[in-house]
Amino acid sequence: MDLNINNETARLRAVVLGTAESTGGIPEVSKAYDPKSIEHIKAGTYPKEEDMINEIASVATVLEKYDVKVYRPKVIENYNQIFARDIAFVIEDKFITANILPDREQEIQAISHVMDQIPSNNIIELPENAHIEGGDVMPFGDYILVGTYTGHDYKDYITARTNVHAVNALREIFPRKQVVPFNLKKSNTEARENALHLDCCFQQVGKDKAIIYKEGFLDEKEYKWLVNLFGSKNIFEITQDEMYHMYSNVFSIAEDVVISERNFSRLNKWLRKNNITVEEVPYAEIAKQEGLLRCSTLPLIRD
Ligand SMILES: NC(=O)NCCC[C@H](N)C(=O)O
Repeated sequence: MDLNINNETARLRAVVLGTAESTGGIPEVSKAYDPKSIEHIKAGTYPKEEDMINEIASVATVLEKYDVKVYRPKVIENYNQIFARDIAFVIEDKFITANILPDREQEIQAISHVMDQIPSNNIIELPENAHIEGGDVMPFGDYILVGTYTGHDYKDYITARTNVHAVNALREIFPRKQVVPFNLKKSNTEARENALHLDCCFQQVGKDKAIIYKEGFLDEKEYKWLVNLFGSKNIFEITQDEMYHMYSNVFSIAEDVVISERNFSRLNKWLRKNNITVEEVPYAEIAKQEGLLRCSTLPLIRD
């Protein structure tokens, strides 16, 4: 397989789509690893497996409509495998396996059939101390944008998934790219105060546009750098509630086609106004686990 990923929006040809088969039911609060899941476990509103399976199936249908080759993880019994994005990521022709949260480390085994198709010299393992998840990594032309958390209390945050060692490791692997880190706001207990990954508060869409949540960034200068990169007229600013519902976590099939949640009315209107076709899907149940469409997809090939 000839991997090729340089941004978020070039025409998609092949992708891994997560699965909600056998997620293992409602976890104990102590076993959950994000505040939004905890909120729903406590409220008795944690999503049902059947509903999540149907939501993911609607994404598969859209991808097939656009002739995208869709790979699925093999099902590991009683294990959450919805968020394929985080377990590995592709930059150029390199497939980099993530040093993910230990609670999620079995997920990668389930895509060995995909990895078998990649030349082994293009599969890269990072040093053990380089924590990283694909939701924090966004190639954008000559840049690699990376969500991170550099506070001295990093180890206290189960919601901090990408560290400075990973930022440095990416700089070594891609010496010609500019690796730009963004310090993200973290909370283990309040989903509205938590930018779990960079894709939970920012994403490129279309040719030259981006969705962004200012308060997700700990350093205003870093937020402003991103706004300047795209130009303020090209930025769609989202509110705290919209961030919580995961507006920045839509998924592009092409510069002019985006898969979005059917209730994201303000965003979907803006996308359409900018000549982007919006493929609406139901994804509000999966959103309860603090991930959405970008999180459940791992792109392998774009044009
Ligand atoms: N890229 C993403 O933001 N992925 C979402 C992962 C959600 C999952 N509940 C987690 O905490 O790992």
